[in-house]
Amino acid sequence: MESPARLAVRALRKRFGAIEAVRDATFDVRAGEVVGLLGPNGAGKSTILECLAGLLPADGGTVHVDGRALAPDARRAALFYLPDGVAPWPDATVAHVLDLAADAWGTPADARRAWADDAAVALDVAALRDRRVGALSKGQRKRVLVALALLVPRPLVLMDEPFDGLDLRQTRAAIALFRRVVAGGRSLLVSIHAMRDAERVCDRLVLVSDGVARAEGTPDALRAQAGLPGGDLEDVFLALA
Ligand SMILES: Nc1ncnc2c1ncn2[C@@H]1O[C@H](COP(=O)(O)OP(=O)(O)OP(=O)(O)O)[C@@H](O)[C@H]1O
Repeated sequence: MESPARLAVRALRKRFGAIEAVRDATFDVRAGEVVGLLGPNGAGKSTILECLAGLLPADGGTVHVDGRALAPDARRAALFYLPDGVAPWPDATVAHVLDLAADAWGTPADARRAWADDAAVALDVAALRDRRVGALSKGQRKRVLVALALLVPRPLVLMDEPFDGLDLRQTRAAIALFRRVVAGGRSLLVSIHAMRDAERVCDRLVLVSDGVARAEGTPDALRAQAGLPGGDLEDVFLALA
């Protein structure tokens, strides 16, 4: 029998007053894959992630992790969510914040060493260790927070725009790192607006528009679905979403 998806989202809905931010989000994230939520501004990507993380109460739908229905307040134990645009503990140094996170979330010593040898190097955080979080540039802060998200020992990590603010070289290094992370069996669900980055890092994409997950699949499967084999992913998105 096939094992259950690491994350199974069914008919997720969320409304803010008159705005239906999420009308129907249905998709899976399997063990060992990067799944990208792709969509234009206001499509509902961040709202989906916040509902999944249990930070926002959804109005409907179900969320299963490894086959178990998980209430919002139980999600923290099962996954880690990195929002976009946050600057936690602005007066603390990067080193202090990373140590704090590893202690608070109980990262085992061997996982900490593996993280220091790989994620910390790929995201070049050593050079920032003594800097105050509040004084980092946007891209530096993003690198530190992505590193923090990967330091937390959760098999499922959700990140809102993890490459936003990273330059070309850093984006490439982060993409290669994400591929190594999922090769180790963890799963990543990330929102991304740059199609090129999405195609390079994701195993599968979920195309979101107007609060609806319109299509889900590998880039090539989505091309086939759109009748655009070999086509540009932007055209595929416009055809399907
Ligand atoms: N707290 C809120 N109160 C009211 N409306 C909200 C709130 N948060 C989001 N929305 C609305 O819900 C819709 C979806 O927003 P969301 O931030 O999820 O989109 P997004 O796909 O992440 O967009 P972007 O790519 O611009 O970050 C938008 O119309 C937005 O204005």
